[in-house]
Amino acid sequence: MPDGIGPPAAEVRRAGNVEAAAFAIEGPLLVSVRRFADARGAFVETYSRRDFAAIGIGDEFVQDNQSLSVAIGTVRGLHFQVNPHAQGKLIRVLRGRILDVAVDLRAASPSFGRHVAVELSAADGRMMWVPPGFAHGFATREEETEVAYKVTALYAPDCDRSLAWDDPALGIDWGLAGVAATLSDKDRRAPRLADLGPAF
Ligand SMILES: Cc1cn([C@H]2C[C@H](O)[C@@H](COP(=O)(O)OP(=O)(O)O[C@H]3O[C@@H](C)C(=O)[C@@H](O)[C@H]3O)O2)c(=O)[nH]c1=O
Repeated sequence: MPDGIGPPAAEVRRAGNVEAAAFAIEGPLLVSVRRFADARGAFVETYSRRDFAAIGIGDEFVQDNQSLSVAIGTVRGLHFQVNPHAQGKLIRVLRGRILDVAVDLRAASPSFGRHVAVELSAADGRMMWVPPGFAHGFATREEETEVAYKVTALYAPDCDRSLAWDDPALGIDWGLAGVAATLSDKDRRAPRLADLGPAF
């Protein structure tokens, strides 16, 4: 059950080897894929166009990304690309553990400014679908954490934006438990929501 803000929506969608749970905030999905374990180890289909389309992720992915974060408490985000290069993102953890966060920036949305937050780990194999219109970020909960994600639009530096991860107006509990966040210069300088202007 997704531990996002507000009660999780009851809806669970299933197709083939994929299962997706919706949040109280419309759009993001917490995705699980079937794991076939045997004496050698395990096998998973991490993406199937047919099954993901059936559970509501029909967007075409055009780029795969991967990042390594060395320190615990590395925060990457909150990031988004504005139109015409807005990105949907399908995020999973290859090694380690993260708190994954998506903030609703859709101006017309009843949940504008609210967020969902879910732990994803290599061990549980869960994925987060973050649709276009959301800012996305994560905090690492283990050293040497590797994150892989598929995106629906190519990297477009001119359209790339940051939102302050620690903006009090967002009220995100990153679960850092006293660990100082490790940030990029870009993320340290990111504007707050009130100074962002219309994004979507
Ligand atoms: C995101 C990205 C970065 N880069 C380059 C630019 C820069 O020199 C270097 C590091 O970029 P960043 O500091 O933006 O990397 P990072 O902080 O990991 O950015 C990522 O954060 C997570 C939370 C997301 O949601 C992603 O969409 C992306 O914004 O990599 C690309 O060439 N292509 C890309 O698609």
